[in-house]
Amino acid sequence: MPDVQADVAHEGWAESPATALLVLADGTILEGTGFGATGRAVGEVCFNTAMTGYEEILTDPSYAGQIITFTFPHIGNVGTNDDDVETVDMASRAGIRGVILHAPITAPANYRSKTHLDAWLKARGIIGLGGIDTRALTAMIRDKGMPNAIIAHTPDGQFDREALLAEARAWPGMVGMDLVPDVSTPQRFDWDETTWSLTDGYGRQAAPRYHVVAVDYGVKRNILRLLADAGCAVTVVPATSTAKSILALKPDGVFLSNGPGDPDAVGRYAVPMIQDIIASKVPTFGICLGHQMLALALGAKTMKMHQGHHGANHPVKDKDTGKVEIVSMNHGFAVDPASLPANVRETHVSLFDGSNCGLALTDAPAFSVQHHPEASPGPRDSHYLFRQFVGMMDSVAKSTDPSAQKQV
Ligand SMILES: NC(=O)CC[C@H](N)C(=O)O
Repeated sequence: MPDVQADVAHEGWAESPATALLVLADGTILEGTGFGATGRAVGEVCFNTAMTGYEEILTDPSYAGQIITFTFPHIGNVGTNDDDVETVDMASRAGIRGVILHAPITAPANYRSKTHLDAWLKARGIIGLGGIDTRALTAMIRDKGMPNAIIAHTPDGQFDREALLAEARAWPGMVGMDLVPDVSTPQRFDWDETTWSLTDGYGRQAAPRYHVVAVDYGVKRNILRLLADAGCAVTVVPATSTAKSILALKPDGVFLSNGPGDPDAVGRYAVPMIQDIIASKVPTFGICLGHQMLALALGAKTMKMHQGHHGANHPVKDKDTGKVEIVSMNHGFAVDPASLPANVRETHVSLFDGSNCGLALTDAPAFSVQHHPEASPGPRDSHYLFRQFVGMMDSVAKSTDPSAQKQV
């Protein structure tokens, strides 16, 4: 095995003195070379194993409050562009706190690239730390769990290490943390399919057949695209919306989005709304944080995971069909399957650790998944879930008016 420190030196990345640090709450200090924005930020460190899609990952609002260490080496190789941004409004509402790399940013070599990753990170205020033995850091997270830490970057290499450590230790951590206000839309808007241009040929229905209200806990752009592709006109509403205000929009379906932080904390205001939506029998679909909060609304419990699931190649089994899907994952909390009530079926499980990855109600049209069927990045094996949601709306429309040919 090559010597990691020697590799770093060979790549000309390590700087002396260090211009960036990662100070873990346990007192461990990792030194390296700063890139991206300068400054400091506290967060939880997690590793992501995806081999593509760093821009989508860096703009996924669910990463608010987290610092990502990538296990894949060629970060930067396709540069950055506007199409791959996952925040809905293109602004830096994503909330990721920092990024850690082993090798220097790879120069962009892709026709879609507009901006070098380093300049893009600077513009978005995301701090970078390079030259780190990310293999060792990943193994440490796997063994000890996701640590709280502070990432700091100063070009002159002057750090008050004691003060940084104190700040990392003072950060309360993810449990009990509601980061949704940082990333949810402040006001309602209609998702406009014409505001994006995607070059990889997703099919789109000519006219939307159903109206879906998407509750935004930090929704990813590709979820809205795929809802639209499946035939839905989508209205995005703030996370604190009440069931009354949502039902006043006369939705055919309600979507509960992904998002950052602890589902228990967000659930304080989301759970009563979700319970009323379920009681109204409007078809409901949740992804990731939306899945966790649907579970909470049904009386189940969520728990913090040890290292979490962050990658684009996780095997998940559909318990109904026995089929295995390779999926995109990004979560640090999980639903406790033992806590699911009698009217809820577990529909999907992770083949990595057996953790819960999906549920469906037996007495209401509602289901949800822990993984990310919208991928971005990742495989498209689970795209069928968007069609399943539309199928649910078809069934409800037929049962209320069999002759109805709905058009929004
Ligand atoms: N992608 C998500 O929605 C993440 C959900 C939640 N914040 C978790 O970490 O588990």
